[in-house]
Amino acid sequence: MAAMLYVDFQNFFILILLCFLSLLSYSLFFKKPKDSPRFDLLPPSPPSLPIIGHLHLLLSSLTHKSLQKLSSKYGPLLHIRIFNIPIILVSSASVAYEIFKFHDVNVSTRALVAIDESLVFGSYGIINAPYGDYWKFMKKLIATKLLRPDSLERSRGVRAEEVQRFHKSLLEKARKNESVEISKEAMKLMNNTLCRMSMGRSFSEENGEAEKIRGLVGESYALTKKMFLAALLRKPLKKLGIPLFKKEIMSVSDRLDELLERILVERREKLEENHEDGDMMDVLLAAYRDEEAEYKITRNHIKAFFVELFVGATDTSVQTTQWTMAEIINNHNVLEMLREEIDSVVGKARLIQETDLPNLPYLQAVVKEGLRLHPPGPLIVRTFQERCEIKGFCIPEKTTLVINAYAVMRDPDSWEDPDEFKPERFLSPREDEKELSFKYLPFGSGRRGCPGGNLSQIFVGTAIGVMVQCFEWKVEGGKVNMEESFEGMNLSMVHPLKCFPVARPQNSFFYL
Ligand code: HEM
Repeated sequence: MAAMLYVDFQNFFILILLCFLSLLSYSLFFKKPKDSPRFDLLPPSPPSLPIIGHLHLLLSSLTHKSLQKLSSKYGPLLHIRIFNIPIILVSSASVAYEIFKFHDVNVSTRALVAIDESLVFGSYGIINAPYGDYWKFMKKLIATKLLRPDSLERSRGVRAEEVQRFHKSLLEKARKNESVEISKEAMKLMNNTLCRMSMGRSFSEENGEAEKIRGLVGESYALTKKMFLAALLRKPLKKLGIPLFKKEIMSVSDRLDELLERILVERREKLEENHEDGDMMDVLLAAYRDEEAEYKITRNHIKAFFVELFVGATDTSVQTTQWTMAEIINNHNVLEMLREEIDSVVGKARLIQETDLPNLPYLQAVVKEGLRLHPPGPLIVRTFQERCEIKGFCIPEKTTLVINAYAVMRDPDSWEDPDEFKPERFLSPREDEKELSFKYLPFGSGRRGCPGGNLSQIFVGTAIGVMVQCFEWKVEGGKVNMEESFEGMNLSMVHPLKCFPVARPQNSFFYL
């Protein structure tokens, strides 16, 4: 009897499980939401797989390239789908122009939160904040307290010290005949600079704190695709009570929370000792305590801001430095011209400084061209808040928009020799700013475009400037392998650039 009951119970369990799975697949894959778009009014859709639609393209290792291939075959304005969720895919400058010129406010929200309470791209941060009061408050703080010309002038000393440290570290490697992994050295430079600029301290290399934060940021990158998928499927899965990847995302978030809580407490103690620096952390803490503040921020808002700064602002500059240096090494004529410009403007008696950059147009063009060919964020993701019409097609409200900036910046209709590294293209007077603004998208565009463009030009320009001014560079095999990897958040190199610096004799003695 007991055995029979057991078998019955087993069958019953299997039946319940089957019912649940059927319900799950029905609501995920087949049931059309009440507000389901009319697919005949959407832009054309290329052939897709049953049930999953175009999911395999988004999960492919080089998503930007798979999507670029798709649009070169089927057109620059497409609709693709993940299960029954539509996504609008844009791959040309002319469609991007129409969107940013006429629908900028409509697409000024990303709405891609995977887990609300996560400090990594959750709902406390600025990246996923809806276009509203909180976003406006934070954007104003960033623009005025971190990035305004007078704030940048005040923090110039910090950047100069970190650039010198970067130069000394490379010099040390050159003297010992050791190779340099460019992304590692650049990461120390960008991380320390940004931390000192925004929170008045850097993470210590000695007690392992710097390694810990780099590890956590790395873990966040590795979760990017999962977070994107979790955010896209959030609505249907929420109904079924399935929090996709929540455990993994919250594990990283909790460890970042612990680290930042320690820093906030440390800062409060310093404030009590009359610390008067006025960096971003002071400003945010003051807003947190201010009952009358324009927007009442919480401790989590402050932590999420710093997490997004580490995750969003450092690796982008690091990858740009690495890719641009790789292009310079592979294009000897560019290296020669760049060095000639730096030697003639800066001379050989001192290290290049960020104040030299406005007088180095070729260096600026080299960095721009590096970003055109290798945008760290090749896909710009937004959401259409309201129904609208683009190029005669009807786009329903709450539809996800993906602009393939990589494809736009290699579009042969917009760029001559689109796959060639030709910095001179940015020196031509024909390339006026207005024309460029919709076909050159490494920083996105519109009101949700990246506010850190100028700062990153300073970071990358001075790092590249130091490397070209002070060293010859040797790579094994003579050429850098330019294979791309897009497993994390940013476009990086499958084989990280590793090369040997040889100090140029006249530039080795700046500090003696
Ligand atoms: C080479 C370096 C960088 C690249 C390529 C880059 C790229 C981007 C891109 C593509 C976006 C999305 C834009 C869009 O949706 O249209 C973005 C957003 C953002 N970036 Fe950057 N970024 C860089 C450096 C920085 C730096 C140094 C900062 C620090 C201040 C920064 C802060 C931000 C912020 C706060 C956002 C969110 C803006 C918003 O949602 O309103 N970025 N960045």
